[in-house]
Amino acid sequence: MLFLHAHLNGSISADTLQAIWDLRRARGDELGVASPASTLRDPTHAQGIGAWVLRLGRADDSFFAHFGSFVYRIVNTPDALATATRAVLLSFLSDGVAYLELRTTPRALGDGTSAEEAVRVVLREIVAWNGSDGASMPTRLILSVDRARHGAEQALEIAELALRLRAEGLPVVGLDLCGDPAAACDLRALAPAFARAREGGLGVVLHFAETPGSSSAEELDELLAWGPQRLGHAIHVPVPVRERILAAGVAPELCLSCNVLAGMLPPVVVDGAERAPGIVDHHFGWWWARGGPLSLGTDDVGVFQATSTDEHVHAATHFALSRRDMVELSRRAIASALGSDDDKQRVLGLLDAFCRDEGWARRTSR
Ligand SMILES: CNc1ncnc2c1ncn2[C@@H]1O[C@H](COP(=O)(O)O)[C@@H](O)[C@H]1O
Repeated sequence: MLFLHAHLNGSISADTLQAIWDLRRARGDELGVASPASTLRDPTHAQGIGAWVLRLGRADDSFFAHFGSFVYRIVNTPDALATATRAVLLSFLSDGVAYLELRTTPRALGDGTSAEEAVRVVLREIVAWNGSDGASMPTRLILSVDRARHGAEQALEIAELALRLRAEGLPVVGLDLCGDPAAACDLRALAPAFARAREGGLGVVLHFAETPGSSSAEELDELLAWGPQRLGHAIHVPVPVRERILAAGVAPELCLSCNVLAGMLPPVVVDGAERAPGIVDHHFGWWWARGGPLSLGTDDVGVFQATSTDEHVHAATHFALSRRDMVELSRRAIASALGSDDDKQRVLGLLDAFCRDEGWARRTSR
């Protein structure tokens, strides 16, 4: 399996948040949030991990607030960020991931650490990882621009930072657009940052059509004009726009559990009656059947608690994918990776070896 859509701070498990909280409290740090163990296991708590109805994009949205009011308060020192990064890498490796593209939003930390230095903390962990345990899960980093928090100038600074870090030989491979799609945002003002990233040779990945409110024809046209390699979620996309995406070879990054748990999918109407959508109703089925590039992601495994293995099992069971199909899914995912040709060849080699072990012909098809 490989993995292309995972937000660092959304991928931290409750246990890791608790361990960091314990350590910081033992040092006397005031975090301003109650213990994760008590908070996140409380089913009435509306924020994040353990809250099963996260109504993203609705009036009672509690999803995006969870990061600012909870995770960022705990993971707010260089040590905490380094510990969280190591734990996230280890959990993806334990889950059987063979290549990871992690993404994170540059953010200054509570102790005065600048956003750039915080990104360097994450990169130090990734570089150390790639040089040791990570040999079996090479990891690359994408920097995120948050549409709710960043304006034109900050977005450009993030693009420049990504280019500078890559020029130093650090494993930065792309620029992402993420954040609350319901927040007021002048998307056009962010376009120069993505143009700069693209001209500089970075990949461009964009959260796309996550909610009906962020899926106007103008917004979809604007974002497609930025020349993305991949589109996160791509939920409320009319079929003609899907066809354009396919024709351009742009890959959707699909997150099954997240979309169902956060109530992001459109309602399903059967015999005139509406019912809540399940995984079987996910648009994964459409993209899978069309044969283009696509990938499965967990989005925020710390919040939604569905691992990469879970997501692949969901795809197999709800869309009747065979073992050979699962190999094809990984081949179609690696086609849209932002890493080097060597990264891609390595994963293709692993898939070929798997096929040989299964006694299948070298290149599988459905
Ligand atoms: C439906 N899923 C999603 N849609 C859009 N943005 C999301 C997201 N899940 C996470 N983020 C973005 O990632 C940040 C946390 O990780 P980092 O601090 O960057 O590592 C969140 O603040 C949010 O802006």
